[in-house]
Amino acid sequence: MECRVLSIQSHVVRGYVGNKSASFPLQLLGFEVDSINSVQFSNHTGYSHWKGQVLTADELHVLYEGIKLNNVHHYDYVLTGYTRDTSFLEMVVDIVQELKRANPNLVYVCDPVLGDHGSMYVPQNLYPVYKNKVVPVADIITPNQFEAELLTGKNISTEKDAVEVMDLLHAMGPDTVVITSSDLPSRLGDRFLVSLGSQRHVRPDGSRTTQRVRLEVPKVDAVFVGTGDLFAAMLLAWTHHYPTDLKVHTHKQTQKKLFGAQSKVPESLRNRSRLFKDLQRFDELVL
Ligand SMILES: Nc1ncnc2c1ncn2[C@@H]1O[C@H](COP(=O)(O)OP(=O)(O)O)[C@@H](O)[C@H]1O
Ligand SMILES: Cc1ncc(COP(=O)(O)O)c(C=O)c1O
Repeated sequence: MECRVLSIQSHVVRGYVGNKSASFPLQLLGFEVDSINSVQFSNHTGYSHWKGQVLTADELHVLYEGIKLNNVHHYDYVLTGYTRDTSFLEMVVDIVQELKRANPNLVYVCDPVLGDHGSMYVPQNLYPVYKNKVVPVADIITPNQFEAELLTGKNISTEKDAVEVMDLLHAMGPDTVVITSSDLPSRLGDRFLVSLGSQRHVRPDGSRTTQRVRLEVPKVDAVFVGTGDLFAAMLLAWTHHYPTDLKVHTHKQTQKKLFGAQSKVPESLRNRSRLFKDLQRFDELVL
């Protein structure tokens, strides 16, 4: 059955971030992807120069109105990433709420892009909008450690802190929280990167349970941009197939799928997908 994703993220002419990073892998996995480009830039903002246009809240609304007038505004997922403007973000929230009214099973996957390694790389005034308006309507969120700390006001120095932070994030709304990268030490040594996940469920008898997982990824000695966007997209894909088991989202199948279509996948996108090849070591966290 068709599964349709509305992906509101950046577009770059050169390179793979935002929609350029997320759409093609999702399409390969069988999803229909309708993309709205929150910005159209020459390249990502880590380059010394970048130029381009930013979509305004009104322009976003116009695009959405067009979809609505044709009565094709039926989505299974909304996926959002990099945004620079508060009124745009508020418009995203309005759209998600309206789409959720139309489809109460719609899942909103939100990467709350605020910054990394102790500093913000989007305007400061986005922070209260994410905290008070966006995260409360999200079902799945994928902050990095810095973003998780900022949203909850709590520092993460130990795995126990991270679990408390994920619980605080659950209390704000989302049932699934993945801290995509952290500075926490890995038991496998300093060449591994630790990610942590937490998923709340309601059992058939009404009682609640929370599954926690630790993911240890071999570090590649390089800086990648766009991998957070790919991570969020692939989490969407695998939580779709295994909605109640965060452990099986190994991305191994994604890798097989991407390499199965190897000749069709551009080298630079394949390099990024290689990062996910080793996302296979999951532990269930018991703290
Ligand atoms: N240097 C790296 N080595 C290995 N994996 C990486 C590396 N950088 C990113 N990744 C992968 O990409 C995912 C998302 O990266 P992260 O930096 O947390 O995203 P964001 O850009 O949203 O902060 C990580 O969970 C990891 O799987
Ligand atoms: C235009 C644009 N989109 C998206 C991103 C997010 O990239 P990542 O997935 O690495 O968080 C960036 C980061 O610099 C960017 O400049």
